[in-house]
Amino acid sequence: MTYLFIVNPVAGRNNGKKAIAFINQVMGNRGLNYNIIVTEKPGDAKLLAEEAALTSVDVIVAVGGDGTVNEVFNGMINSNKILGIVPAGTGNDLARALHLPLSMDKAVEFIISENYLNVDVGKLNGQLFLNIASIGLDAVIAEEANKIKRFISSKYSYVLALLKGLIIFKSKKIKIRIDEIEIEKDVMLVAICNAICYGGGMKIAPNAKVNDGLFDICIVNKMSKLKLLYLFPTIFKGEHIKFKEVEIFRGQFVEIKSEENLSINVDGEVINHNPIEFKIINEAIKVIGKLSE
Ligand SMILES: Nc1ncnc2c1ncn2[C@@H]1O[C@H](COP(=O)(O)OP(=O)(O)OP(=O)(O)O)[C@@H](O)[C@H]1O
Repeated sequence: MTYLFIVNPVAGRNNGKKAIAFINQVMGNRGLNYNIIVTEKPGDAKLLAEEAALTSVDVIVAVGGDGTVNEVFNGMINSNKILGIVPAGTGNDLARALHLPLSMDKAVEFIISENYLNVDVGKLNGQLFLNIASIGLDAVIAEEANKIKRFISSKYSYVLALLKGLIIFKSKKIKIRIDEIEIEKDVMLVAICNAICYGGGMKIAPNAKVNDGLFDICIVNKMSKLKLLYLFPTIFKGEHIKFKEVEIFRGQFVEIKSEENLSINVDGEVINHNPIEFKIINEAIKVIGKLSE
């Protein structure tokens, strides 16, 4: 097996560069065939993964947070390479969903453990994503979190972003089709989930499975902001699904339309589309990870 580590040195407020010593220690001590490349700017990780996909390397490892994983994944998706993750970011939600060790040294060791999963991939109007796409309050929070986490690391940046998002957000009227069912809703948020969590461990779809060929769709219907504030902390344990305003659906295809502007948070990046179509592609990529602890 040959490995390429693509390191984002600034992920997790410069946590990424600390991974290099762990990689050299674990891989070097075992005499394994590996290489490390450090990114210099946003976009590099995608280009490096694209180039690596054309070589004989077997495993391409994203060392960083969810943004880095997203770039590496998009660069290599059309190849038969294996994706590895060493979580060095702020949220590390994919690493959590794949039950990877969150400490970097253990995560590097896990890379060579040969635990592989065939993982589904989501498609949003042609754009591919591995974790979660969401509209509504989430998109506002993601935008705010991207600003705040330049100054504050850890999940508290998302909590602060939520508080600000709550103040400025209004519910959205949408039409949503899930496979054959079409419904009209007034929503706080809709999350289209391949994996279970986002925002640094918020289990928005606690029963989602990354290889079942289905999205878990979490709809939080309109509620008072006070109640939403009460619901919010329960998401960390996935207990929000007990609230009557929260509905979970499963499906392979989702379409969302609205007369209002629709910002979408796709694995931390905020984009605009309306209408939005989501499709799941079953077991489209091989990823190092486990289905449970
Ligand atoms: N060398 C670099 N200098 C500056 N920015 C970079 C560099 N390499 C990558 N980036 C950008 O850094 C951004 C943040 O990276 P990433 O998302 O991996 O970490 P994070 O934001 O700390 O973690 P998370 O997404 O898990 O919360 C990404 O948008 C990526 O494009």
